[in-house]
Amino acid sequence: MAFYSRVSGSVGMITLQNPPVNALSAAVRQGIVDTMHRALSEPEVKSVVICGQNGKFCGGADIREFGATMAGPPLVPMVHLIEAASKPVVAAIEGIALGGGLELALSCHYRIAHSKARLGFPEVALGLLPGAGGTQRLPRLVGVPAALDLITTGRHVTAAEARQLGIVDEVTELNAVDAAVKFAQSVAGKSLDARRISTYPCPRPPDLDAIFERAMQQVRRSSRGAIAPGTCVQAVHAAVTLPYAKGMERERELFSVLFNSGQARALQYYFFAQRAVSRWSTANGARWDTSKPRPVRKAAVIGLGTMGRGITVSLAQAGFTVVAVETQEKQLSEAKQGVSGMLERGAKRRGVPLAHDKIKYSCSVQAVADADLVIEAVFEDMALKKTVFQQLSAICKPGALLCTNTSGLDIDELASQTQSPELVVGMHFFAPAHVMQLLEVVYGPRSSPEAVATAMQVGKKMGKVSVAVGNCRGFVGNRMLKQYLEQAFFLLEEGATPEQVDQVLEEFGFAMGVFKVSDLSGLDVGWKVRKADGLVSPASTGTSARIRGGSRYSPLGDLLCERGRFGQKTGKGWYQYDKPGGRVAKVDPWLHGFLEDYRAQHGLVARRIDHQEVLERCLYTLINEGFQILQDGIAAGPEDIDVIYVLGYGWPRHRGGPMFYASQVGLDKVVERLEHYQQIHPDVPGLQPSRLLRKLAAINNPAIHKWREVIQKPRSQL
Ligand SMILES: CCC/C=C/C(=O)SCCNC(=O)CCNC(=O)[C@H](O)C(C)(C)COP(=O)([O-])OP(=O)([O-])OC[C@H]1O[C@@H](n2cnc3c(N)ncnc32)[C@H](O)[C@@H]1OP(=O)([O-])[O-]
Repeated sequence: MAFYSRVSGSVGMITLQNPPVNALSAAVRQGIVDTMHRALSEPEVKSVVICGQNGKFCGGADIREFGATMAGPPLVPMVHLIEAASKPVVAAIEGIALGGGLELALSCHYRIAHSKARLGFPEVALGLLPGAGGTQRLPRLVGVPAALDLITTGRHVTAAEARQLGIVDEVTELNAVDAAVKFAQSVAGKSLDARRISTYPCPRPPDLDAIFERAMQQVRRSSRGAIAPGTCVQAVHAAVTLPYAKGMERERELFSVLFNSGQARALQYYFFAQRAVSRWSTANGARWDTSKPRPVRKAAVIGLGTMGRGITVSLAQAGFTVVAVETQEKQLSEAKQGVSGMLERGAKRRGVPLAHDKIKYSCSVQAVADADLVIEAVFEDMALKKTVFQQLSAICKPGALLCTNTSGLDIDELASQTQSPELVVGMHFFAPAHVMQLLEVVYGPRSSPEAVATAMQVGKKMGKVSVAVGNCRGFVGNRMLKQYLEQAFFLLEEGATPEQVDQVLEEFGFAMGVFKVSDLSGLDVGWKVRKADGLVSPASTGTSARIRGGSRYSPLGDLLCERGRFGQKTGKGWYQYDKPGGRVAKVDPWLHGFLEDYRAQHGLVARRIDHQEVLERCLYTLINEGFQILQDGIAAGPEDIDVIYVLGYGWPRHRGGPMFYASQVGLDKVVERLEHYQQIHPDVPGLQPSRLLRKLAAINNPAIHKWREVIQKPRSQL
């Protein structure tokens, strides 16, 4: 709702109240309309201030209302009422003015912002455009290039940048509401003719066509199939080419297309999913609201390879004191240099002070003795990790949390090397660890709720989106990825090429197809794991080279590694590069010949594989494993899986995540297609639909937020 009060005798004050971000719900919009009428009708009131309760102006339209039938007064007439007011209206912007909140501010005649406020049009991230006049007013106020930038990227600007752009009239370090009241008094009775943005002509720079062409190219490059950014460009174009009223009609048409799109639904689902994962729960009943984290001041990192360095940087930037350990002098000195460079670049980019003094380097594991939390990031080798955990258990102070950055090894096996297995959890970072937002916090059967809560809290302080997951081979992300990779290899055996598979996946919206990603991360990484698992050679002579444990296996990746083709780092992998370390993937005729020879050797006849088969086999097996993970209680809900896939594996956000995507395709269809492929490939267990998937499909595809009711909770492992 919105409260009305009178301050200093002549200023009508409208205060938005809808915690936590004063979103423009039906009640708030009704409150604004009612209180505006009241302020305009009271003769003693000479000017009006609009502000938000609890130091937040407004977070925009109430996203929770988007799925429901529209109630209350619409936003557009509301902003027109404010702009047309005969008394000056001043927005007092504290905290945030985002989306509809900024549109509300732009309909006011003046805007005063607190220096810490952030402003922006983030609608594009929800699959929308600023549909309450934002696309028509902003270019009139700040010009076309700046408006295109803000509206198509959704980036937030600081109060200082907003002042520079001309979005706000004044920035104050003091109380913005008090400043707005004073300002409102000073402009009472003044003409408002020059203050109504909708009456401004839209600036027309001479190179207008080129500006729009460039903007379209830019969004096409960066949006990977998302429709909202391009539609935002079209709406801004209308501001330049049409009079205001016609521009508003065009904005409404374009908004309506986006609002009713599947992409908007997916992005809005994802918005809430990303927030839902912080309310974690584990299979044995621990929960975010009943588990208290331990205080962590000093952290330690063991092993300063690529991952260890990124984790060190991320911890230091988050304000933790860090002990960074690398036992070899030479590697330690290289790591110091590497970390310093990363910190300097980070400080420059983010305009924050350098965090060098937060880090102490050491060659001795003893140096971590007084750390509150240790993250082991040594080579992915169980025997080595076990030794490190035995050492840590002997050295670390009682109560210290011992974490491993393994990407898939058994947390419980590591915990069993220590005297306090309840204090062991996985903290699985994604490379580069100081950049990637995702963190899988992996709890073993013996991890205490307090240990999980502490790792989640540390992740949050590091700016990560932390997702709590159970302990199994590959956890959530890599366990699902295994199925996806396997199908991609099988498709090559059956007649596809890496570039064909990648193109299908990139058209779907992945930034890179599976083979390009594999070349980037290094084919040798998976090869080492497969070797350790005893998969690289057939179990016994006489067993087919393409069978392991009774199931189909493709040795293609192993064969490339045997030839020294590790991907970008060696200049050759699934593609060729102009030099080792080269980035531009080129089709490799050698690889095509190699695939032909391989097929001939194994009696495989290449066939034409269409787009649909590539997509369905790669994605549906990955999704199927997601259902198995839910069934096993490894992830608490589909949101956890979707956030992991969007933030860690490049799943296109406008498709919501794999589980959301499955819900949109229809679970019965996913089952039907998996069964179809399973009949053709009975030796591929990943094509067998999981019990949970079948169960949900059979009860008529319930909405994704209902799935948790069907997922049977596994028994407590404690
Ligand atoms: C014609 C129409 C045209 C206009 C369209 C629009 O305006 S579209 C909208 C354009 N606006 C946007 O896109 C802004 C979206 N919001 C944000 O970017 C951030 O929430 C933030 C920067 C406002 C605060 O960040 P932070 O890290 O401090 O906090 P946090 O992120 O954890 O959120 C706290 C709680 O608030 C909830 N909630 C937040 N916003 C909304 C909302 N608009 N609605 C409803 N709820 C909202 C959020 O779900 C969470 O709830 P939970 O999980 O506790 O139950």
